[in-house]
Amino acid sequence: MNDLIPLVNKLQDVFNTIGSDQIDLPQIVVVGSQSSGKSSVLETIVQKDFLPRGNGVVTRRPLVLQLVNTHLGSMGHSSVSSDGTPNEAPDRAEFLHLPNKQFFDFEEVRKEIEAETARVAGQNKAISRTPIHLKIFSKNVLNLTLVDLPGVTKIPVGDQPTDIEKQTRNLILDYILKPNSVILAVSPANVDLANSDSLKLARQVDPEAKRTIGVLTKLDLMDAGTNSLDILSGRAYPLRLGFIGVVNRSQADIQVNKPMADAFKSETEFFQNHPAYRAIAHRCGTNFLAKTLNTILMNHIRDKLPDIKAKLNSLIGQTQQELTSYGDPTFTGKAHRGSLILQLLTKFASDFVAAIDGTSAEISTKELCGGARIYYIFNNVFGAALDSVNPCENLSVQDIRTAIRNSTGPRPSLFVPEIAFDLLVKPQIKLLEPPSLRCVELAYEELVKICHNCGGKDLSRFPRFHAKLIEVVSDLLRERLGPTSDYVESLISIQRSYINTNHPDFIGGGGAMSALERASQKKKKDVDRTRRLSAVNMALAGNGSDSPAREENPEKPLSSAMANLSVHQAAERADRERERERLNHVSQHGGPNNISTSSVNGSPHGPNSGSKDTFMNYFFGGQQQRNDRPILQESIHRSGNVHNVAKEMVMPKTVLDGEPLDFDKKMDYMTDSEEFSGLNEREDMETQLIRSLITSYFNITRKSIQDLVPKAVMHLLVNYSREAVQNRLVATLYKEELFNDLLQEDDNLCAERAKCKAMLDVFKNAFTIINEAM
Ligand SMILES: Nc1nc2c(ncn2[C@@H]2O[C@H](COP(=O)(O)OP(=O)(O)OP(=O)(O)O)[C@@H](O)[C@H]2O)c(=O)[nH]1
Repeated sequence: MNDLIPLVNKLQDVFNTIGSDQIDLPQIVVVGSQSSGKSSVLETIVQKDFLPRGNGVVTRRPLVLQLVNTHLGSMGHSSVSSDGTPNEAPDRAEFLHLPNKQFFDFEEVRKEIEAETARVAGQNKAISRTPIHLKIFSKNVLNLTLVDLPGVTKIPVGDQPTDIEKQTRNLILDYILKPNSVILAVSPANVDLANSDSLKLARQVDPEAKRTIGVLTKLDLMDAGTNSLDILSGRAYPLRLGFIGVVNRSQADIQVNKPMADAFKSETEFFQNHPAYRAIAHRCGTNFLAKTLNTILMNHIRDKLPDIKAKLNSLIGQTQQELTSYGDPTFTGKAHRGSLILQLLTKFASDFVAAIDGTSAEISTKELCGGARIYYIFNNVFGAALDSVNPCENLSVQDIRTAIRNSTGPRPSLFVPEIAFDLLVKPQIKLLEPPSLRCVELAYEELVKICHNCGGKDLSRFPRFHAKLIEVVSDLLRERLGPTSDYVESLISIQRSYINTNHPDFIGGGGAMSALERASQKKKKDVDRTRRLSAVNMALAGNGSDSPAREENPEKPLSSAMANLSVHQAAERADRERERERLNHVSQHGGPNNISTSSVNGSPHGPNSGSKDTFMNYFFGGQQQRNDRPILQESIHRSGNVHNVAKEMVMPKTVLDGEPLDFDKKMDYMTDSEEFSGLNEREDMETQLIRSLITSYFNITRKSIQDLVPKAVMHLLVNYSREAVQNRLVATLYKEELFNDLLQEDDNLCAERAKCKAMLDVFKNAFTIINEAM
């Protein structure tokens, strides 16, 4: 049973080797205000002068004091010689920070405490939280583990910061908060107990006063006629572990170096002779205090050991798990290297494939990743980028006019030939190239990102191998980037190489025409309606707004206006019918089909065998047309009003007014307009038409690019790398001569593993110690 305290000391030693405070070991913590007599109590218990002395703050670092009784025999420190006779080993001390040094002179111990305090907490009065561990082996001590703490101070002195009181309180609280600590609350008897700092602190953490033992010092300094019997008998301040009164050496005793034995004797006499304490003298004094503390500590340890054992058990489990996560170093041995490399490499490759396929086990629910992100790039990013391209970007009116004129050669022409459309639409298609190439890049970047996240925790052990795997896959991806981009570039070039105006989805000249016609008719209708309404209004106004005649025959003015309009509309309808017939005739007799764009320049091609009109021929007319005049050009030219253009476009000049077209006038006009100083409505119309044709054609191309680029990226980049990754990794990295380098472990990880291993050994060791003792 008495072995329990050495057992805890041993556990403490074991834990100290790794600096672990994960186990809250039972210990007695000495708490009190400054100069309350804490050090004196400890010295009397140890019966040695070994603690620093002085004015003001002396204890500036926690002192963990292990007392080991050498007379009774203690664990690891045999006090019995081999022949069985008691071993009268001299009392000695050892510091944890000086493992190979034993102190037999306790004056030296004091100096070492002072030096060690100054080393960490500085020369002046500052305090430090780092404890000093001191072990005292003596035949005169009972097994005890005590912690001496700096006293609670109120006013900062020396180097002490302004919040010294708070700092000391926090330091004390750190120790006494642990449920396995027993609080030794020291209070001087010559100060009112109500003001005792130690009891106030103890009450904070142990409100039921279950683990607090009170010590009253300086009983000899109480005013004459007063005593602390009420306190010592537990009536004034109830503590489950009670109060014990002691008398330490006074300052004067210390100055004259009063021996411990004499002080001990004086104390005994004090209690036995004191009228108030005589009856309880056997429960007073340092000797009784030491015995009580020993019993309390042992009982406490006995109570707490099962908990400590359980805690150790779970710590062993956790640490074992952590250790496993660092990987087994023996597995990197020569015999296993190849298979380890292959296993890690395969895991990396399959992670890469799984991330692309979206079958990865660690798939994120927070953000898109891997393959899903690539699809997002295709569908959303790329789609939006293409949509944002304006088909007529950078295409000014002047560009359109210039293209028309350049393509018609030196002779200003009335026709807008296909070659001009080609010239204009090709650069616009080129606008699709940057977003397409960006799409390739984004998919590539995503694949690079994917490969950085492959391999899992196992690979973090081998940073070089991990880096190499990433490098090889990155190389593979980079190799594919070139051909994929080239292919995508050529997709755009392909689109630009042939402008297929026969594409079934292309709006064509007819389509553009009817669109414009519809727009124009709508406008015309609006004009007519306005005209009609004003006629009605005028008629109404003629009858007088309040005329009874209006009531008699309100329809009259309206029907006459309507009749006028009907005549006008009927004439228009007849005109339109005639023009349609004419166009049909031209079309059926091969007119437009025989007219190529070059016919504009006077070099007609042979007859076109296709039955479908090319949009330009249909739209802008050809040589076979009557008077060699393209309908549109004439219509636009003649029209003074843009609203009438559509009407004129479907009506041959002759039908409209029978006047022959004045070509010289037209030439003048074209020459004059070279300055581009403002377009007339005809030019405005032409430009609009060209724009809508370009837009129509551009949209067809955009659609096909939007479809083809992702397919190309999937085929040439994503699927290619997905399928090649494993082979590439094996071919590049599965080489005997690389194994050593690749399996070089991370230094930090090795250190962590060693620390974890040491910790596990300590826990296992502690567990065995407890198991053997229980
Ligand atoms: N007469 C008398 N003096 C005592 C007693 N206990 C302590 N003293 C004196 O009180 C002073 C302070 O005692 P310490 O033991 O140094 O007090 P402490 O609480 O350890 O002080 P710090 O470490 O500075 O917080 C010393 O001069 C002691 O001699 C006692 O029971 N009787």
